[in-house]
Amino acid sequence: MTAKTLEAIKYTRGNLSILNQLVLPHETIFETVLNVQNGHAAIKTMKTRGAPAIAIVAALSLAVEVNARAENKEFETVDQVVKFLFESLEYLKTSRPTAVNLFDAAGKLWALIQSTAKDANDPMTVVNAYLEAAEQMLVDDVKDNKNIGKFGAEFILENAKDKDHISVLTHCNTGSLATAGWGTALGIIRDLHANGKLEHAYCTETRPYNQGSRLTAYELVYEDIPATLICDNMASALLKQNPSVQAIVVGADRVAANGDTANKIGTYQLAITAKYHNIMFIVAAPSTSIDLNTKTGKDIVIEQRPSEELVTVTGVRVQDDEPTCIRTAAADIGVWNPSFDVTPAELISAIVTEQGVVLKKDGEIEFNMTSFLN
Ligand SMILES: CSC[C@H]1O[C@H](OP(=O)(O)O)[C@H](O)[C@@H]1O
Repeated sequence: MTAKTLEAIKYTRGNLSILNQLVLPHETIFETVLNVQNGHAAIKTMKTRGAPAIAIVAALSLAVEVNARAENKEFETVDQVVKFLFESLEYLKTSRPTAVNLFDAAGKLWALIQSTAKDANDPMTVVNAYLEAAEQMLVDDVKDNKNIGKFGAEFILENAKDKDHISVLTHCNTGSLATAGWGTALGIIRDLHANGKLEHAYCTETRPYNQGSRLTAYELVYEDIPATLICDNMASALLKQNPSVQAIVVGADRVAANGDTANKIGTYQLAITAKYHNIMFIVAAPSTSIDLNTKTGKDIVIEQRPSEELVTVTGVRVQDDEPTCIRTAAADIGVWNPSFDVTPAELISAIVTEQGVVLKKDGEIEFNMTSFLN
């Protein structure tokens, strides 16, 4: 058990550990990642999760392994290290299918490997180029999130009907535990709070993994941000009863070229209730979450998670204060457990990235992410 932290990824060259988010907020346990096998397992079991964090942990798990193998003089030729890096990236891509950040990172890293190898005679040239690129992801992600926070807070302030009473509802976890730090949608909430503009944050429980009650609530309490936890099924009642909630801000796992967005299951129904209550519905995501090769949301693969994750909850029995897993459903009941759903661009007010805010043209129901990024 280590002291509480909001740092989900700890890395120095040759050393990587990840905060095991399956036992938060009950226990703070870091687990060492020695290789891509460990990295793949941490991502697939959701010990580490969050679209940007998945890409970063995947890249760094390969960094620690290729660094160790190079120190053991396992690579005699450039071809050998290129082959190892290619096969490792391909394996890491099989850990989870929906968040495009992992595939974006793997594609960029593979392009770098190929361009470096073209003129290299020493395998260490390729190893060092990979290490630097993977390590740069940690730095870039926090910088991107700070910009997302700034642009998103500005957009809400500009468009709020009551600028003196701005409360925001968020879903799932998009904070420091889902990224290298600060967060995307939660970064917008942090920015509003830091500038004294946030009246209150509301977070949904986000069944069945409970990213909201276990992770986002943990982050908000940790930083003394005024916040209230609600069940997923309370969102519409909250919007009807509390006019200070003027925006719903969520993250993204994959934004299609037309702006349709895959995000944690439950996001779509939040967008519907935001439309009905005429409040802003904002997607916050780095450009590494945007997939121009996916034309619309219909083409996004939605991960199906194990039924066990829906019919059990991990909690702490008050009497013995030990994390335990409790079954919450009748045995043998059928289970449908999609990890994400797709919100159509028509229901999204704005997509906030580190490069700025993307809006739909007047009268159009879709975004043009291609023109924004190119
Ligand atoms: C900035 S995190 C983006 C995204 O990832 C989360 O999914 P998961 O917890 O299953 O990895 C959630 O959909 C967040 O909105």
